[in-house]
Amino acid sequence: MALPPYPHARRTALFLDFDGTLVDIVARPDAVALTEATRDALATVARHVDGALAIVTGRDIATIDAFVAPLRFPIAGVHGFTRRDAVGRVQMPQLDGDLLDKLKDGLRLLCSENEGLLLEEKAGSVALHFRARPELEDVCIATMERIVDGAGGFRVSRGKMVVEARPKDANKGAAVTAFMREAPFLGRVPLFAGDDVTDEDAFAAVNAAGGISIKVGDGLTAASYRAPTTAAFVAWLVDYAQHLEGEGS
Ligand SMILES: O=P(O)(O)OC[C@H]1O[C@H](O[C@H]2O[C@H](CO)[C@@H](O)[C@H](O)[C@H]2O)[C@H](O)[C@@H](O)[C@@H]1O
Repeated sequence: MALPPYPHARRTALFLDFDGTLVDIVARPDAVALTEATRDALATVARHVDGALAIVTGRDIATIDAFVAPLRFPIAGVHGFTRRDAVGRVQMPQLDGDLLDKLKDGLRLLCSENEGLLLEEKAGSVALHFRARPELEDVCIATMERIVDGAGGFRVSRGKMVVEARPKDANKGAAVTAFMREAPFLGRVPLFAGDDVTDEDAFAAVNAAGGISIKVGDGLTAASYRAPTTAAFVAWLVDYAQHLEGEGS
């Protein structure tokens, strides 16, 4: 289960997770940095696949825009809750904002009592990061579950040293499927690469569509291929971009 052979650019649609896939996991969400080599590779691959390259992430769309600037891609944000298509139309379902505010209030209290916990407020979701206080993992999860319990429309989801309250119906698989119904993705073979548990929904959708699924890093997965590390995946992407430039496709 190594990395796949380079896919044919004119027949492939690429869907790429961000944290842990295009950038290394670091201490704080605001401390990640896309390397110039990765940025260049994304631009080159996107050009060769005629724009059929989207970022599918747990982050807000605006946050990803800032990290990849001056590039701009179709993006599914907040695990598929928000989506900006290839022509720039943004979709974001209605949500009970008061309920989300109540969830945030409960979590702010926990953060004020425990230095090092970090609250990340996103469109339609809130993430509680405990990377700086790993011993508080159980407390964070229990608090999130208690707060979300009975908050119709939300569910608790886990990530890397983070627990999140996010809209129940949003998932990355549904986001990939939605992109695949639209130009320039329509009619192509989907490829998804991701490193985290929320990426498994996308792997399932891509596998069902006969596509290429790539797990980045360790862990049980439904993906068909694996990159052992973020660096290995990024190196594959950079090599793929060079290959496309070389063949002039
Ligand atoms: O779907 P992704 O693009 O992989 O986003 C998943 C979450 O990534 C971010 O948190 C993770 O990365 C941080 C920076 O490396 C790290 O400090 C944190 O511990 C990780 O959980 C992001 O902050 C979340 O909003 C995303 O949901």
